Amino acid sequence: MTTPSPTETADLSAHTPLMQQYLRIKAEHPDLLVFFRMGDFYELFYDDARKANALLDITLTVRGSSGGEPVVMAGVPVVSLEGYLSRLLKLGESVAIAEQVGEVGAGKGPVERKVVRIVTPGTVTDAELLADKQDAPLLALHAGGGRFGLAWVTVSQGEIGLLECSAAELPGWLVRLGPAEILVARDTSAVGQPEALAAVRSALTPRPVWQFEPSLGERKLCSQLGVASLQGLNAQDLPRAHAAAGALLAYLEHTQGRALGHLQRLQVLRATELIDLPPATQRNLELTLTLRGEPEPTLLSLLDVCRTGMGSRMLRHWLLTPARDRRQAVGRQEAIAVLIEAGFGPLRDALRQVSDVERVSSRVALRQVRPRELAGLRDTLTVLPQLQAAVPPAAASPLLDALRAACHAPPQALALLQNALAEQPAVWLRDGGVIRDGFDPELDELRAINANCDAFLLALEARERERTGIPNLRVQFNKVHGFYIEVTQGQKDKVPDDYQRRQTLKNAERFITPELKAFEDKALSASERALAREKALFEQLLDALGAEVPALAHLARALASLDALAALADRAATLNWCAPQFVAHPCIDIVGGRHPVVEARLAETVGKAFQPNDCRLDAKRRLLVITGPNMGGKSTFMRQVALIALLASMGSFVPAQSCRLGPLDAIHTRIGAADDLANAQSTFMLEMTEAAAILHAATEQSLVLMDEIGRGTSTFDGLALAGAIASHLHDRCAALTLFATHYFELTALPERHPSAHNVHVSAVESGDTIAFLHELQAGPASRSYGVQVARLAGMPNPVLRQARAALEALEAHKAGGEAQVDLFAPPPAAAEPEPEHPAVQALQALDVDACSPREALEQLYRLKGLAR
Ligand SMILES: Nc1ncnc2c1ncn2[C@@H]1O[C@H](COP(=O)(O)OP(=O)(O)OP(=O)(O)O)[C@@H](O)[C@H]1O
Repeated sequence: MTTPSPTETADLSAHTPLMQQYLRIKAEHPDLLVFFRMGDFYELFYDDARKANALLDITLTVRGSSGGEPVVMAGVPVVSLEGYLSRLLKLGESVAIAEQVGEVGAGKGPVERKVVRIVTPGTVTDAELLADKQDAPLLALHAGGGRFGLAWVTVSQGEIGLLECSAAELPGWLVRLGPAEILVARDTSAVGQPEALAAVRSALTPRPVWQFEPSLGERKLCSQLGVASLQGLNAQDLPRAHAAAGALLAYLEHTQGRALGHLQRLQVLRATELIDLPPATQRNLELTLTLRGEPEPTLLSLLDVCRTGMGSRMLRHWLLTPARDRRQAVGRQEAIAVLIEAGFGPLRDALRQVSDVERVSSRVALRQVRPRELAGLRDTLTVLPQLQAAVPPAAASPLLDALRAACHAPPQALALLQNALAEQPAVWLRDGGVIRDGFDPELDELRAINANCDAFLLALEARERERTGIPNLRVQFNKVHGFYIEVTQGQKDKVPDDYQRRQTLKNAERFITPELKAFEDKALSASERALAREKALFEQLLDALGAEVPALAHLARALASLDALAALADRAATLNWCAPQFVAHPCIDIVGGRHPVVEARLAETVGKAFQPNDCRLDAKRRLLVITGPNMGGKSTFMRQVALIALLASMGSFVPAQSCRLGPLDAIHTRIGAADDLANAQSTFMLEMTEAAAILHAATEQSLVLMDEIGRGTSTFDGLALAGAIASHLHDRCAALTLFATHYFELTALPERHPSAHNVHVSAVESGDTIAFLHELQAGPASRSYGVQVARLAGMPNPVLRQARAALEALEAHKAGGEAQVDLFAPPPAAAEPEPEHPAVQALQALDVDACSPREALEQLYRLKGLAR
């Protein structure tokens, strides 16, 4: 049994002074792990120590006692702090770091300690603790009147986002924004959406209910953004989002210990302005994660050849927030076309030299920036003219023109950095050598003392030898006695009066002179004073740079956009993509479309070409019933259509020969899923829930993918439901629908639904095997080839024979025959003994003992060839 933590007991007087200090700090941060600095370690105590022991696998020790209880503690070395922090943040934990702020031994009792930094998953800004290519925003969520207000910020970015959405839209937004940490009112029942929150696996941080207050939030937002009203920002009518923003800003002040001046931009997202990408769509299309949850191969991993982290983050943002209005996409498309035509190589080369201006400038604002990062910023600003020259001038792309114009260094910032910062500053300020020589006379003088020490001493030695006439007089230094003049015993009568004895040795006498003493004082304190001076100058530099943060943030956005555009241009040119065309009526008309990720995988793994396919959907051809064998390419085809539509909508070129796309309000997908055990839903229940949501939401401007709906229940139930769902999509929603199915009965749909059409993926049968052509053809498939596919999968022969017999009986039964079908009849005897597979025959004939290693290897290759 564990003893109760003393933090739970109010009376501190029984504790040692050090533990009293700790317990007071811990009481102020009950929900955080408190890292308590003690010399070279951060110590954790009691429950925090136990938790750290479990999470970080660090040793738990018991040292002495306080308040009559043993003190349980665990520590991490100061030098390894970042590593431990990063692990804790990934686990969703937050940490308060209490440093020693007083002078050691200054007074009675323990040295003063204070929490100087709170690190939480959503507010972390350290370069080492952040994923390069992904933002981890902090999000606050507020529920009211059946709707939700969201406010979020990426502290390292400087922009506050606001949004209001319905309960149904909330899960999609949470997945899209991918917050690292979500603030909710301590009374979580007000949130009322635990499932949506569980799905994103972010750290949940309860905050006081009163901080979620719309008018308080609005006031806080106005003062943060320096405006009198939110009207001008088109953000006045979002009370729930204001409430969330209030809590968000209060939390930032609490964790950062200061108001964040660099958060000066507001981004209002409106669900109705963006193409809806529900979580199922984001998952099924493998946009940023594979179905297994890995970052590659996905659409984003294929697209993201950006040179900078800023570019990667921008690209992800474009992919997940495509606008319904096409102007943005057209602008990007024009820019990509110009970059391809004029050559994007020089721009991409220039971008190699660009550092993460976005994060560095935020860290300037937060005063957390390190000298080395500032040097990176300076070097980036210096190469901007080269980068500008690498952006092709083009009247054909106003976007590119604007970005080029934005890529100039804020002159003040560049001058400050060039003048003040050393060429290659140390990583840490505490190491010194950060400020450039010649920037500050006082610092130069202090440094000169250090540097000129040797010369001064040599000169002094020469002078004193001459003055005293002692030829072997030496000026020396040791740590205990400092500087001294050493004279051998035989010469000591010659020393002048101003020599004061410091030390007597057997053979020599050591002296000090007023001149040497003055020099000693100056030299010894010079290093310390130089460091202090550097710190002060660095602070001044940060003060001055603070004013440049908005200009730097503006520059960062331009650089990120250029990087993302150059990456898209590279993809389009390398992968042979085309510019899509936007039209006003709902339609998707793709000629020679390909699935970009499957195509890349095929090329990489088996060196096979992808079979391109067309897709034509419009008001008269709204629903395609897709049939064909398993493995025939139905799912690939459906997904490629959705990916092409999405790529076009974000402004990218697309993997097709040509593409015309009408307005799009959402991409819905219902594609097979595993049981959602975590939410206690069966496969079938989940299938129906997702399908129902689609039927409610889809409009004639939506693209809907339905893959094998109804397969999770009995044949008749499934067929009946699939038919009804297809009819509803066709008649009521009038959505552009791709409907893949193994129910042949559904191929009758077009008979009574004029805008429905049959297509199938082709395959050719030869004997008992099947070859997939992956080519989409008009009309229904003739049969399903399930048994052949099972053979390819290596199903035992008796099972295949039994299945084939049952299949033939079933088909005869359906065709009107009376024969009773016995699914479990023993497999009919093989007509003639089944010949063994050639690979098996070869294996049986092989005399392993007679093979040399080399022959064995050759046999292995032969067997592999036979097994193909
Ligand atoms: N157009 C194509 N060109 C080349 N290969 C393709 C093509 N389409 C699909 N494939 C290959 O075939 C495999 C199977 O495709 P897919 O999963 O789309 O089949 P399916 O018809 O949906 O099968 P099932 O009915 O079993 O779900 C893919 O993994 C891919 O390797």
